[in-house]
Amino acid sequence: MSHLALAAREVNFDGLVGPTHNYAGLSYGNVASQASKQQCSNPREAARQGLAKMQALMELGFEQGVLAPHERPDIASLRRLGFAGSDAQVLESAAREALPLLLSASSASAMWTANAATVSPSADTHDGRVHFTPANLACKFHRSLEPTTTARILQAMFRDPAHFQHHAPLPSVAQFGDEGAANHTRFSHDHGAPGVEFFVFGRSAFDPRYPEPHRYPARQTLEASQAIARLHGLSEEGVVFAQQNPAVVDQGVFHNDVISVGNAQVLFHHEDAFLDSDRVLDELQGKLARRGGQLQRLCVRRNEISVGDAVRSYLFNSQLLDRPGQGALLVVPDECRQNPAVWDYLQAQVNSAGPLGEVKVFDLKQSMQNGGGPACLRLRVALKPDELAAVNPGVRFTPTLHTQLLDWVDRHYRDRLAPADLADPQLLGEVRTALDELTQLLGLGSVYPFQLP
Ligand SMILES: NCCC[C@H](NC(=O)CCC(=O)O)C(=O)O
Repeated sequence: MSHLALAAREVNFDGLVGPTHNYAGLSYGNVASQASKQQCSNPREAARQGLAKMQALMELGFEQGVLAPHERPDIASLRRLGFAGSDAQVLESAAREALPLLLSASSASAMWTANAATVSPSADTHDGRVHFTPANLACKFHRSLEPTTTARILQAMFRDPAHFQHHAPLPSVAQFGDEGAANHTRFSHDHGAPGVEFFVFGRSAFDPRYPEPHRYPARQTLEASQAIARLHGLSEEGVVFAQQNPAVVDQGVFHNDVISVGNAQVLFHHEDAFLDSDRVLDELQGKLARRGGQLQRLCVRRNEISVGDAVRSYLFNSQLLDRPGQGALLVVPDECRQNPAVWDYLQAQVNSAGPLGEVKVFDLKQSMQNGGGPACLRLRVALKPDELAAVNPGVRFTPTLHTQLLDWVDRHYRDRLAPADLADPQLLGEVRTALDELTQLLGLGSVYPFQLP
């Protein structure tokens, strides 16, 4: 067997955009979501844009998987809030009496799988298994509806208890607000070797000495990040906690992955990303060095690119993909090409001796208008060969699955959706028919409320 076949790989599991993708303006603190409120969306195009990215990375030789969307509108949640009768009556009364609740129950936000869970590879954990904790997403009602189904889907993808350990989401309260991998980055010199997990939090819920943003909410708490490190059995030497700079949260950086991205031994970040930056990055560098790695920092100065331009272009919400023997590949949204400061910076980087070898641009406008770029759309799972072999083969992206999913999208998705359409009982029927077929395509079994007894 070649060395490559034996090596651990980082697999990107991309969220397949769901059939109700729409612009409801649900995320206060996420400037794109707010700005797109009530625009008409195109769910078919959104799903196709996501599939095009998956296909391109697969063709470049990266291991790629798919995470299924959720059942929306979420009728069960509306029933919990007191809407009753047939499903059609639930939709009709919610639309009439409480439209914001119907909009929340209809979001396709599970597409941003960087928020699905925090994942620790087996080399880092106390029992040598890959650990998963679905994010509770407790900060926003529409996102708090995701963890139960996410947990079921992850268990259907990573079934073998010899390799995979699934934890329950943290208590669903803002004090343990957890947004998953969007605030978690793992560094190591080899995906199969012990690494350092870098947890970035926005505030502390129990210790008033930590500062907080003034304008927008900080979604991730220190206590949530610490709980995950404990649950996953990470060692002190393999963990660094860093606070996000509250000033950038107030400028629209609602997750750390809007201002920094890291992979393998490279950390690409804005100089304003972290509080007490020198100290935490020294700690990261030291811990990585003790694990045989060498941190390479690519720090963008505010006079090169402002925080505002970083948020508008989503430069740091890029995918940083390591390629043995070559510079890293950076996958960026088209908005980066449209921003002169950002594009000039990237051109200079690829023409230098720095860590970025190449930049690839993708049109992800449908997702970007809700504040979700390339990095938001994927959950990374570093897997050793025997662990990869234990993944449900149905969710591994192949040319055949790509063709099947394109056909599936074209048959089931609308190409126009206005918020008012979400009350249409026909849409709910379309979604359920599509998802029932999808669970068969992906070999997931029954994971959705409408499929369960
Ligand atoms: N990681 C990217 C997450 C984007 C997501 N946007 C949303 O939920 C917007 C939905 C809307 O406004 O319709 C969020 O803010 O959590």
